[in-house]
Amino acid sequence: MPPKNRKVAVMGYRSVGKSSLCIQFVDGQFVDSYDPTIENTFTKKLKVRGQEYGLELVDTAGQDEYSIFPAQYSMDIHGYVLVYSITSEKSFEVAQVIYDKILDMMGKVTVPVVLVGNKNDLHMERVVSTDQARKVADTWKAVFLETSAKQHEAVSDIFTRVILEIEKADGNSSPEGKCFIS
Ligand SMILES: Nc1nc2c(ncn2[C@@H]2O[C@H](COP(=O)(O)OP(=O)(O)OP(=O)(O)O)[C@@H](O)[C@H]2O)c(=O)[nH]1
Repeated sequence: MPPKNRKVAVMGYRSVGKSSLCIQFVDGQFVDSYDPTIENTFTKKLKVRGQEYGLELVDTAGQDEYSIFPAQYSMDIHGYVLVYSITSEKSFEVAQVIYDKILDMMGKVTVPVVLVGNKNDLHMERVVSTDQARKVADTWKAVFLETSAKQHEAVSDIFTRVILEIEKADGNSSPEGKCFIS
């Protein structure tokens, strides 16, 4: 079975940890310093349910609610990882604004999305509850995960799940992920 190439955009408000999640996933490291991203591409091979994938991750510049959605992120992208920080209500709102823009740009009712609440290690600073975010993800029929790029918590799950969502959108699995045909 030849590898399948899939391209995923990682989007969200500034400083929520988009680059940190990509770097932790691809290189297995956490960088404490903050260097705003313009755009970066990472590639990684991974195996999901017996199928090899060549994953291309586009780590995008931080957006806010007024940003114009960059047209290049609506073409040629198979799935999206929308990241907010559990310590920032604003970043949670921006993730929802970006989601609406994606649907608008793609002209679709659903797209493969994983909603990620990052910085899960900062318990004392939490302002976005797990329930609140899960409800939003449920209305999108999207996967929801809380992660910590710092503590390497649930980071690889993001990318496995986005691949499974892409396969699901292509009609290659049941909603529960059973009877997967690759
Ligand atoms: N405590 C904690 N800090 C994190 C975590 N992930 C990222 N950070 C820190 O948050 C800051 C921003 O991280 P980045 O990965 O650069 O964020 P970004 O979303 O790529 O930022 P932009 O490029 O501006 O969009 C850095 O100082 C990181 O070290 C995390 O899981 N926990």
